[in-house]
Amino acid sequence: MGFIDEIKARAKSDIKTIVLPETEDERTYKAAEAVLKEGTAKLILVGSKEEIEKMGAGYDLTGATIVDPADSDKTESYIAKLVELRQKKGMTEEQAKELLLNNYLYYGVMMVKMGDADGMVSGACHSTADTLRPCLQILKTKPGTKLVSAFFVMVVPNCDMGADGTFIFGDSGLEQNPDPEKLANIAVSSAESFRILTGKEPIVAMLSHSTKGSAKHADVDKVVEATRIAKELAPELKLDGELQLDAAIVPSVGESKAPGSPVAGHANVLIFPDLDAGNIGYKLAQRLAKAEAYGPLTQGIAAPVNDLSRGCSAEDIEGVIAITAVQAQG
Ligand SMILES: CC(C)(COP(=O)(O)OP(=O)(O)OC[C@H]1O[C@@H](n2cnc3c(N)ncnc32)[C@H](O)[C@@H]1OP(=O)(O)O)[C@@H](O)C(=O)NCCC(=O)NCCS
Ligand SMILES: CC(=O)OP(=O)(O)O
Repeated sequence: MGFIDEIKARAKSDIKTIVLPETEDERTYKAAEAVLKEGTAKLILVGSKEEIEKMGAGYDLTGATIVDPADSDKTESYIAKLVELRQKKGMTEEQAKELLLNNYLYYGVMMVKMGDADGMVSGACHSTADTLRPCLQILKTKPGTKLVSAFFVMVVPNCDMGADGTFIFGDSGLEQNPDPEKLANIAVSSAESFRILTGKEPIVAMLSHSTKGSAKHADVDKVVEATRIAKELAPELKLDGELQLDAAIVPSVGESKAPGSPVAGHANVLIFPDLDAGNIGYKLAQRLAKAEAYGPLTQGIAAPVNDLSRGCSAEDIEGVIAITAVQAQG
C-alpha cells in the first residue's frame, strides 16, 4: 500500500471531524464528495448556506454538516471566546464579530479551539500567511513546543531513495529564515512527524550547499550549528549535516562525500536551510518529478490544522484531510 492509502486506512479506523472553511472554492466540494464517499472523515462545511447550496449542487455531500456563522447558535460563544483569547492584543467584540462572520477561516479555527471539530484544512484559495495566522493566534503551540513549523510529505514515483520514494521536506511552508535554534527544532519536529505519519525510522539530513566543510560561508555555519543543537536536543535521532542534497539521498555520492555518516545516502527527512530552499525544493519535486505533495502540514501546533498550496488539486485536499484526521487521532 502506498503512503496515502495507508493514511486513509488509518483515518477510517477512528473517524475524526474536519472543518473545511473554503466553501467559495469548487475544489473543496470535489474533495468533500470523495472523502464522504470513502469515509476517511466526517466533514463540516463552513460558509453561507446559499453559497454552499449553489456551489455544492452538483456534488453528493450526504453526511456533511453545514454551518453558517450568520445563523449558528454557537457564534455568540465563539465571539466571546475570541475576545477573551485576543483581548491583550486589542481585540474588541465588534472586531471579533466582524472576523467570525466574514472570515470563515477564523470560524473554522474557533470550531477546533472549542472542541466542535478535530481539525481544519484550508489554503486552496488563501495564502499560507492568511491561513496560518489565525491558527497561530488562536490555537498556539502544543505543550512543550515553542515553534510551529510546516512540512510537506513528498511521494516520488518510481524512486528507491528515501523511504521508497517517501520523504518529509521541512520547513517548506512557514518559517522564512530560521536561526540555528529554530532550524534544529524544525529538524526534530519533522523527524517526529515522519515517524507518526509513516511509522518508519526518520533519517534526517540538514541540507546545505556544502558537504562536511566543502564550502565556507555564514549560511553553511548556520546549518553546522543547527546540526549541533539538533543532536543535543535529540541524541537518539539519526541526523547529520551539513550535507548537499545528492550526498543526503544518493548512496554512492553519500559514501564519497561524507564517508562514515549514518545519514548520507539514506535520508528520508530533508531539512532545508530556509524557506526559499524548502518551498522551491518541494515545488521542483512536485512539478518536475511528478511527486505527490501533501502540505504544508503543520507541526508543533496545539491542534491539527493544515494548509494547502493555492496550486493544489482536489485529490491533494482529499489527501491532506486524511492526514489531518490521522494527526487528530493523537
Ligand atoms: C505564518 C506567518 C504569517 C506568521 O507571521 P507573523 O508575521 O509572525 O504573523 P503575526 O505576527 O501576526 O503572528 C501571529 C501570531 O503567531 C505567532 N507565531 C508566528 N510564527 C510562529 C511560529 N513559527 N511558531 C509559533 N508561533 C508563531 C506570533 O507569535 C503571533 O502570536 P500573537 O499574535 O499571539 O503574538 C509568517 O511566518 C509567514 O508569512 N510565513 C511565510 C508563509 C508563506 O508565505 N509561505 C510560502 C508558501 S507555503
Ligand atoms: C505551499 C505554497 O507554496 O503555498 P502557495 O502556493 O499557496 O503559496
